[in-house]
Amino acid sequence: MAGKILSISDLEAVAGQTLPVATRDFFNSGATNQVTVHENSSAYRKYRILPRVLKDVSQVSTKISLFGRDITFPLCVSPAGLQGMAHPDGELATSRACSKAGVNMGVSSYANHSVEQITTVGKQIGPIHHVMQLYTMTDREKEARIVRRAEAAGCKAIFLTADSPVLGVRYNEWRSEAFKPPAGLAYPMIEKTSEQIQSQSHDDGFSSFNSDSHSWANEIPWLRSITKMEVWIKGVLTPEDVETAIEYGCDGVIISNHGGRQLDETPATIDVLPACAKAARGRIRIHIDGGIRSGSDIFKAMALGAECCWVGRPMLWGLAYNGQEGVELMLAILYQEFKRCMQLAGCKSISEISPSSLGVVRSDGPLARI
Ligand SMILES: Cc1cc2nc3c(=O)[nH]c(=O)nc-3n(C[C@H](O)[C@H](O)[C@H](O)COP(=O)(O)O)c2cc1C
Ligand SMILES: O=C(O)C(=O)c1ccccc1
Repeated sequence: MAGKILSISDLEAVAGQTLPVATRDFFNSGATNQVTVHENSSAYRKYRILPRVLKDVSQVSTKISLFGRDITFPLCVSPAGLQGMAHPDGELATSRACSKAGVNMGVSSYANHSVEQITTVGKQIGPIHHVMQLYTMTDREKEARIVRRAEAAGCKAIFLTADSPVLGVRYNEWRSEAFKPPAGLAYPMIEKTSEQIQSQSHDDGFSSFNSDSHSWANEIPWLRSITKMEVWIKGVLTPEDVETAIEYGCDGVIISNHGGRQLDETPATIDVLPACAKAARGRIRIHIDGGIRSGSDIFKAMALGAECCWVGRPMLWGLAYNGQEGVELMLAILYQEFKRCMQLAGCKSISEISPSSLGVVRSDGPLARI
């Protein structure tokens, strides 16, 4: 076993030693030339934190309110499919860990456990809210069943993934033998058996029942007509689409490029966040995911206009390392980094984190203010 696991990159390294190489690569890869997957993280490096000093930070509050309940700090766990590949307990372990840490969780349509089980085990530990991720499927009835089950299980919102009419160009998955999930996993939300999923590559399986003919007009009014849950759009990268989400009456958007796994050479999410937040003008909730790996990344996203951050791969690394405890460790690392970042920056509450807390490094001169 490696030395102490203190940071998210320590956790990534240990997970990389634990997982089979094909699984590790499936989790960690981006699309095509791997530009966006890397830039999602590296783009945070050009921002610098401008601390205000000699402030009493003995009573810092890291809490925000989401779906009517306070969460411990502005971080939740993104919906990611196939968590059973990281650990046999998969999404159940993630749900328990999120509940223990006091944060919310997204449930993927490709979860290896049912939304009923995932929400139940989380709520057994403490209060937690879940949201249900949805793809537009060719079989509308099947899609509606997912929505109804999620609502009955107490989910607060649908996260409609809008960046995936087809899967990205994933050379890493296609290169040797086309990537297939391992045998023996269940897919209770999409109602597929392990054998059915096994019989096709990830790419063919995805395109066989995800619809590439989706549209705002087809999806949003239909979703509204079948559920009272909030409707959020996951995968928005432009102010234009923020505006469209507002026009369609959506409750929130996740500024996301799917962790760089869909269209490569889209911008890092942190780089489009300010324009998207500006376009929103408080009329719709703005959350962000992609490349967030430290407490200072969370701080920067809050300063640039996000209400909350979400992480995908760090949860998978935690699961791979040690199931529920590994995800708890991941959340504890980010929590303590974020809290200390707030204290050292002189911010006593989330509302004190603002654009004036940051500067941008310029190649040819002094730090620029935001
Ligand atoms: C292995 C894996 C599976 C994923 N599965 C889904 C999914 O089923 N639905 C979805 O909307 N996003 C999915 N995502 C994207 C995540 O929700 C999230 O947008 C992304 O992981 C955030 O970037 P990060 O991993 O850099 O934190 C997946 C990501 C990974 C790495
Ligand atoms: O691989 C992905 O990014 C993804 O979204 C997904 C979709 C279906 C099953 C597993 C992962």
